[in-house]
Amino acid sequence: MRYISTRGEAPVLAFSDALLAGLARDGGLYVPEAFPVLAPQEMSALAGHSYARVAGRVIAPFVDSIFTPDVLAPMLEEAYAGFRHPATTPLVQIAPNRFVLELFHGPTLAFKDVAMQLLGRMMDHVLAARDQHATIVGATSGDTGSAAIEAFRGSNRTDVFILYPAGRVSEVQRRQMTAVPDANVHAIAIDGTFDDCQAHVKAMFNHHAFRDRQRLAGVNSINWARIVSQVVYYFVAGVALGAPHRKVSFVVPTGNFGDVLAGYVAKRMGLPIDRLVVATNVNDILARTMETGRYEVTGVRPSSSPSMDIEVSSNFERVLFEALDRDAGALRGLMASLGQAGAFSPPTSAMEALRADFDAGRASEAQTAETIARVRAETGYLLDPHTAVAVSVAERVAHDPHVPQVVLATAHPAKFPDAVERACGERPALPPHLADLMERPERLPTLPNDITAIEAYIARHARASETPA
Ligand SMILES: Cc1ncc(COP(=O)(O)O)c(C=O)c1O
Ligand SMILES: N[C@@H](CCOP(=O)(O)O)C(=O)O
Repeated sequence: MRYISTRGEAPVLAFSDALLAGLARDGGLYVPEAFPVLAPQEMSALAGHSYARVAGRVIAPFVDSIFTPDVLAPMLEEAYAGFRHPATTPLVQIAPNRFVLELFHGPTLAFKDVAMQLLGRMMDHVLAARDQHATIVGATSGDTGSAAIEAFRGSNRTDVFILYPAGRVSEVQRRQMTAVPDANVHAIAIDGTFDDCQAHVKAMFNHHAFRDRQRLAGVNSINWARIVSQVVYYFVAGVALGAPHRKVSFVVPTGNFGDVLAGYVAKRMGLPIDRLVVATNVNDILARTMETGRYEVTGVRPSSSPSMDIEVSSNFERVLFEALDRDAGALRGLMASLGQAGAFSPPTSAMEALRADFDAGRASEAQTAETIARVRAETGYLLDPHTAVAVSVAERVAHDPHVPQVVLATAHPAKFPDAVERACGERPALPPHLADLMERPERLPTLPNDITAIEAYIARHARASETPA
């Protein structure tokens, strides 16, 4: 499989190169040249196999020859061996025909671990084969950062620089990033929003001299390997609920659009998905776009589901590329308008294509809190605020009652104890491996919201530029 840029002006790459590239050199995102399809009998054959086995089957068509089955299979076993649930991503029923897909049993208690535990191993394998070192840069609203730090800490082939918005992540999220002693890890508070952090990461990739000198690599969902790793759990859940013989719908708490994009990819690969529902918090740019046909940035508002406090939703570009029938020129026009005017309006045909696959809805702060309290009282199940946003939308979105609805549970409630306690009066405890998190010493570098200062900090602390090509 080869990878092309959504903006059509960057080199076509093999998987391993796209894995290390991060953003394409034309500012676009890499996508596969075509979507592989799993025939119904192949899908049926996934039933009853371990998560790692299913992952091997789903991911194999996307990788290149460095990831032979002999390399990929043990890598997958190792990646998921540390998850705290034997099913890796179990399904739990919370209402008639409504399930939550628990994606938070990895080391940092959020769905990011599912992809990052694999991505870390894949990158390390490619860097070792090339005898190279990389400088990983990432932006986080709380969960990508901790998952990346956990996946790469102690690695002697990477330095990791994670930008997070100061004061806009939960204390647990912050400590998971800052209370890590490994010298190759740098979590940096930025005086700005997640969108600012993400814009700085993209600016570093678009600054080609800096990018090449530091050998930048990316771990955000701009990296295609993140998306493909997330496709797996859609198949796991779909097959468990009767695919390929029965349709299933997914409701996805959404910010940067990576998770729901993975669902779209699963559908293109043949999984019989009825509806993909984009669930947003008060930062509802995606819900508004689906309603009005205009994508318009209005300013991020802090919420009780901080990981979704995002307006410039990176992966919307990938789905837009598909909705535009892969017209890279048209996409460049829309992205230029976003850069200049903070808004764009996709053509009617593209909006129709999007609405054919996606529904969207939002949950207010009050609806999110009410959902946490009510679901706990009625079923005993404790939702985190991000999952609660999606459950609230799932309950209200028009849907076929005969089709099972799967809500992606993207974080453990203990990552957001204050918000959960405010909603239902109960403070969830951290699991034993994180029980002393609040006592661990933190390192708290802070930088202004300024790309020059950020690049200078990275240049001072990274080792990649010192190693030969
Ligand atoms: C807990 C949680 N839920 C939902 C999301 C939204 O996912 P995505 O950015 O892939 O849309 C995020 C952030 O990515 C998150 O950390
Ligand atoms: N919610 C994310 C934001 C970054 O998203 P990504 O999927 O592009 O890495 C976070 O928790 O950091």
